[in-house]
Amino acid sequence: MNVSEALKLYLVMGSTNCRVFDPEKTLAEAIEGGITLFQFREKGNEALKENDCLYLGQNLRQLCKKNKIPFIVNDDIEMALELHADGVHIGQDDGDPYRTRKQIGENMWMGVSTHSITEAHKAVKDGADYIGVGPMFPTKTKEDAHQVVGPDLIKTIRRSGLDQFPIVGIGGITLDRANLVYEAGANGVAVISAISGAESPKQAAAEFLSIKATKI
Ligand SMILES: Cc1ncc(COP(=O)(O)OP(=O)(O)O)c(N)n1
Ligand SMILES: Cc1ncsc1CCOP(=O)(O)O
Ligand SMILES: [Mg+2]
Repeated sequence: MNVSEALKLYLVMGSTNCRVFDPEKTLAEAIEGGITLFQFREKGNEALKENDCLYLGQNLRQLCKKNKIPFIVNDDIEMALELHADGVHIGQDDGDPYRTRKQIGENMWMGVSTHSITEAHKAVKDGADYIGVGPMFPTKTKEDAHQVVGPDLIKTIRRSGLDQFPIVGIGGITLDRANLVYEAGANGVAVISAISGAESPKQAAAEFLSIKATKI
């Protein structure tokens, strides 16, 4: 699977986001529903620490491996290496992409968060394999989220020369709004609460996929 294909339905999640089931069951259900990429993002006041965090990461990594879903670690490059992750995701304040690339080598994917055309082009120049663009819509999941940029930023980034580069939209994406992100030109949607907080993560994931299939 190449990066663009993997971005189609990107579940981002940690223990603090799982409202109905535990993280292992939430991920297992979402995989059954058809997610194409997973990011382990253990954040928030109640986030697991040290060995507990690593233990959960190991379980989720194994689930992904068993089901051939690429596994990305958010922020923590050492943990990504320890878990033999397929990639890392870093934000604008998470360190230098060049240094990250040196640490992870050429075989792991590097995703970079961006909020403007300038950041998008810099991320590409710095060796990102994909960029996350957001927040697409208001979100309660990330307290320190950047101001909303909206799907229009994806359109503008596409028109600015990055017409083929792998892009995923993130932030406040629900079943009702996902279409706006696909239509703006994203390869996919990155979702936290709409899947990990759903009564049925499996059904939620399947519904996101059917939107992509029928409306683009
Ligand atoms: C796919 C994707 N896009 C953006 C983000 C946000 O990264 P960042 O701005 O570093 O914020 P945190 O997630 O670390 O709180 C992401 N994680 N994934
Ligand atoms: C991690 C992140 N980065 C930008 S918005 C966001 C939170 C997305 O969560 P949700 O899909 O629940 O709005
Ligand atoms: Mg980060």
